[in-house]
Amino acid sequence: MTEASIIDGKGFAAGLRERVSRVAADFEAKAGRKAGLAVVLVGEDPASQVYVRNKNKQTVACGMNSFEHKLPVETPEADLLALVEKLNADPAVDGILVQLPLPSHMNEQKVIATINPDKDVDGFHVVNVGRLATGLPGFVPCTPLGCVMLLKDKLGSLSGLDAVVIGRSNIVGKPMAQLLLAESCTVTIAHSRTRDLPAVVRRADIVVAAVGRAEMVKGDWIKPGATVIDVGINRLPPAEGETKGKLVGDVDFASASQVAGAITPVPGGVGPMTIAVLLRNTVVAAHRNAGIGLDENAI
Ligand SMILES: Nc1nc2c(c(=O)[nH]1)N[C@@H](CN(C=O)c1ccc(C(=O)N[C@@H](CCC(=O)O)C(=O)O)cc1)CN2
Repeated sequence: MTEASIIDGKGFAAGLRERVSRVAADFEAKAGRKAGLAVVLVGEDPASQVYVRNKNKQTVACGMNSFEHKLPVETPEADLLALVEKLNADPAVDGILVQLPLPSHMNEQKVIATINPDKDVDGFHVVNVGRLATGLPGFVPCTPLGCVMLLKDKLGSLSGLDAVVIGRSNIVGKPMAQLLLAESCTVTIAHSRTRDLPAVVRRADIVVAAVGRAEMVKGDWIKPGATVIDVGINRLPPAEGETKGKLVGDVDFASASQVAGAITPVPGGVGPMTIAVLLRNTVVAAHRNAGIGLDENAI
């Protein structure tokens, strides 16, 4: 059995950031201002702090303005909504992102619904969900869009391929299925109630695992030669003598990579695409908001 080729998300994301930097410089020359991204973090979740720090650093590195807003965990929901309204009205802000998860006293749907859909670079607002479902231009959630970019880079056309998405979250599973459908795949969404999940996955030319369960998808679930996209980021308990556990995906990489044709690793696969696509969506938002034309598919 030949080993799967490794899909280098980290490398692809670096290339995407370079293209975004060029487009951001061109935007600045035409608009007389930099594109701007506002990121709001509520609380001190350690992983969220790292993601927000990286978003800030990469936004600035691409030649755009980053406006970071850090609120204490006990912030009333009304204060967060007021901040979002202020960012909606700020012409220097092209994109708004509220880092998830929010503290439990806040209603995520209500917060997302307050973001102006044309600044919703996360693509989570119901207007953008509807635009994606009906094929209208809008914003598409960053992680699934990153997965499709990797798939098209690897496979070219996805038309007619059988795709199984494991997981039905609003952030990954559902938009992922919509994007694959738009690429003319035959799409199955599998989830915790799916009967005989291994048999369903075995039919797929493309497997997207986004369940949040460490190493759940085994090699004998994979059709030989299939392309496997692992969205999971799970930290295993630390091994003896170590302080930090190993990071693994939702796919058992050791066994799946013996069967698949191509596979994303964790880390270094899908994860880095999330922020790179966010930067892409921000520079797209800036052009749309300023009424400056852009070939969005060329980024
Ligand atoms: N408002 C949002 N909140 C969250 C999103 C989102 O897209 N919008 N996604 C995730 C977290 N996330 C970005 O916010 C994110 C996750 C993972 C990575 C990444 O680069 N992962 C690396 C490993 C990182 C590590 O060592 O821990 C990888 O897989 O190689 C970037 C961004 C939830 N919240």
